[in-house]
This record gives sequence, C-alpha cells and structure tokens, in this order.
Amino acid sequence: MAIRFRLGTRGSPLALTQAGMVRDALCAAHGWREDEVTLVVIRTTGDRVQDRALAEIGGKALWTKELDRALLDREIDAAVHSMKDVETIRPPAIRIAAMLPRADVRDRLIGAETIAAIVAGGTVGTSSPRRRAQVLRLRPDLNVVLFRGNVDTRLAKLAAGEADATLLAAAGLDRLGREGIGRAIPTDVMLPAPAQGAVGIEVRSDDEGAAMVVAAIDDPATSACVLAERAFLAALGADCHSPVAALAGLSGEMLSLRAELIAEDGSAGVEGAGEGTDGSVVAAELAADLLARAPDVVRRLFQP
Ligand SMILES: NCc1[nH]cc(CCC(=O)O)c1CC(=O)O
Repeated sequence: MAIRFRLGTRGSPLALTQAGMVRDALCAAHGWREDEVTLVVIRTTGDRVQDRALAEIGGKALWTKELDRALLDREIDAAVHSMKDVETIRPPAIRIAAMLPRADVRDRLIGAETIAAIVAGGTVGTSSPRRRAQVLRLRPDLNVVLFRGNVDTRLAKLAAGEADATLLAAAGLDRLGREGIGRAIPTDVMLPAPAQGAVGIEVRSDDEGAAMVVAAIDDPATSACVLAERAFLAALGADCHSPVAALAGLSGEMLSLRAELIAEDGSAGVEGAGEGTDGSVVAAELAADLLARAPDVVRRLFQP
C-alpha cells in the first residue's frame, strides 16, 4: 500500500474530525482508498498551553507555527486548519489552497435560552475577545470569565458550575456529534468570527501537485466568503484575538459583507455592511468605513 498524501492536523478531537472530513473528501474526489491518505498529528503551542488567555501567551501563530514547519520541512503535503484560527497574514511559502463547504456559521449559547435570559449579574465563560465584547455589549451586567480548553473541557467547566453559560461555535459542536447542545444565536444578534465554520487546507506555495490534489475538494463559495472576511481582518491589521466579527455571503456574483468592531469591555461598537463583486475591495472599503465611524475606544484597537 502506498501513501499518496500526508495531511497534517492538530490532535484535538475536533481537529481530527475535520482532518478526517478532508481525507474522506480527497478519497471521494480521487478514487483513493482511506489508507492511502495518512493523518500526521502535530502538537501546537495552543494545544500545550491551557491555563492562560491565548492573547497573553504572546507571539502569534499559536495553532499554525508547528504545522507550518512540518509543511515547509516536507513532513506533510498539506495542513488542515479551522480557518478561524489561521493567522491573517500567511508566510509567502504557504498558501490556502482549498476550503470544505462551510458549516453552520453561528455561535451556540449553552446554559441559557438566549443572551437576554441569562440571570442578572450572571457569569459567561469564554476565552474569545470577540464573544466577551459582544456579550458585554448586549449585557453589561454580566461577568465574563476565562474558559479555555477543547469543547469537552469547556462543557465540563460549565457543568461544574464555573459559569452560568458559555458560547461555542455550532460548527465544532455539530462536527463532534453534539448537535443537540445549546441554542443557535441568530447572526443579527451575534455576528460570528471571521472564517467561523470553515475548514481550510494549506500547501507549500511551490507545490503545484499538492495544490491540484486539494483544489478538487474546494468549495468556491466558501473560499470567496472566507477570503473576503480574512481580507477585512487584514485591512484592519487585526487577527483572531481581535474583537471583530464579520460574515460574508454570496449571491451569484455579488458578495455582501457584514461586520462589527467592539470595544473589549463592550462599552462601544460600530457595525456596517457593504457589497460588490470583488471581495477584497468590499472588505477594504468596509474596514475604512467602520474605522472612520468608530468611537476612539474602538479605533485605537486597530492599526491598519
Ligand atoms: N478558537 C477555537 C475554535 N476554532 C474553531 C472552532 C470551531 C469550528 C469552526 O468555527 O470552524 C473553535 C471552537 C469554538 O470557537 O467554539
């Protein structure tokens, strides 16, 4: 039996599930047997450090640095990522070559029916600056406490009473077989993180063969939307630790983008929307529009 393709992945249950989805899609597209694609598990800084807010660890690329190295050292042919966790600016030697069809983009609330229904003065556990800012914007009376770890760890913390409620991406819960958990929050109440719900595959920029292999499983609409959301982050000089929400949609040729910037304490925010046929132009224009209208406490978070 020959190995045709080596896929690098993190070792969390969600990462392994997503890498398995990519393997299945590759096998279906190319008529390969399952054992012809091998999953290579790579431990990242983000997996090792569980006790601090990720923003505090310092340095970037918490989820990608070790996978990038394995890719550049030719230990793997492609790396599978939750696009939400991939740095805004990628090294020139690596490129995003495909994305699977996007899953449910929404966040789910666990522990209460709605954000409005969380007990007065209650506690919400999250490690996401965006979720923290959005929750405090809607409910300044709530306390937000740090919740880290994988999906199961966070659900265990909630069950242990460390918070009244928590927020998790529907995509992750669904992929882990937890479809029944929590209530989806409509995107007009809480806009998701840029790239939420999308699984991406990266290859070395000089590896045309690998790029062609994975291009066969690309969902062009997902790629167009997620690349526009990432262009919006780039135009702000922002990353996955920034209190930024953005969601693109595609209708024929027309790409629409909605976005929100929020002060980290939820005391202020600015939102807006734009549309056009070139996602990177839509993203740059919306970023400029929001920065121009943002209150000072919000604008100073960004250095475009
Ligand atoms: N930052 C962690 C992370 N990265 C991707 C997902 C879920 C899957 C996805 O959004 O594609 C999660 C967990 C969560 O936010 O609940």
